[in-house]
Amino acid sequence: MNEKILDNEAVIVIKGLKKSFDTLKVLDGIDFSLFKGENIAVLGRSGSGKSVLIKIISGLLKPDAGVVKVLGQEVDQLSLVELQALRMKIGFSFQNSALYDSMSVRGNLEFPLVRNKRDLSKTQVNNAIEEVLHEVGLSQAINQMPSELSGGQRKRIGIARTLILKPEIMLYDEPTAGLDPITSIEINNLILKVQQEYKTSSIIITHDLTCAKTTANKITMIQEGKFLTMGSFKEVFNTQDASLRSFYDYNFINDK
Ligand SMILES: Nc1ncnc2c1ncn2[C@@H]1O[C@H](COP(=O)(O)OP(=O)(O)OP(=O)(O)O)[C@@H](O)[C@H]1O
Repeated sequence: MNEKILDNEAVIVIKGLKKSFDTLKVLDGIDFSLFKGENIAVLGRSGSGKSVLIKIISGLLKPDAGVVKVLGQEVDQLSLVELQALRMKIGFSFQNSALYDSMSVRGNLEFPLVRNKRDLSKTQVNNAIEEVLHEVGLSQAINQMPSELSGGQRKRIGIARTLILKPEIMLYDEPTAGLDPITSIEINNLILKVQQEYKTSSIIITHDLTCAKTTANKITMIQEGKFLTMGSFKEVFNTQDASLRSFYDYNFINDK
């Protein structure tokens, strides 16, 4: 397959991406494509530039050099209005779930929908809320406040809040951080369900190799501003590279 055909199928294309802050080189030549329906897990030590990458993809930071195309549009060439329209197609799952603590679950789900899709009737809004709550397995939580939910439940509601806008791309920032193993497995399964049922393409930032192994079609690692490798879990960890080995060993996975 030639590169042009691949580019046509890609929802994110990044070429020669560089970003520094003063003398600190954070991204130093990142090249990759995220293809439709694919999940990529991005590993990397703290401070390696994972969040900067996500912020550049979503237009919150401007690259110093390189091309960043999302759904066919060059992000740093877009007007604010065009950028806002593009962001509607991207779902962000934040580490802290970013729920509004003063609003019930219903209010948290209603808010993005009513703000972004003003022509919906009350019935359509209610149906959309009920549908996403069903998808994330929390129909019964509709009238609860975020403070009454567990960390895993908050994470699910955070994901439901992005799904309600039917995103094409999902960006997950450490989706299992701070969760117990069983709840982490549930969140991993939800990420897979979202990929399959909503046909999303995702970037998953994680330190959790079980999460990467379960949810991602490909895995990469940022090191010294570059992607060290890109491949399936088996391909990536069949290595003697010390950084990758230390991630692997820390996570105590023995069934490579
Ligand atoms: N707006 C900014 N101004 C200056 N420096 C920044 C800015 N944003 C990020 N950095 C620096 O860029 C580097 C990469 O930060 P980034 O947040 O992307 O790391 P990360 O890989 O997401 O880390 P973690 O795993 O701890 O979340 C850090 O050294 C950080 O201090």
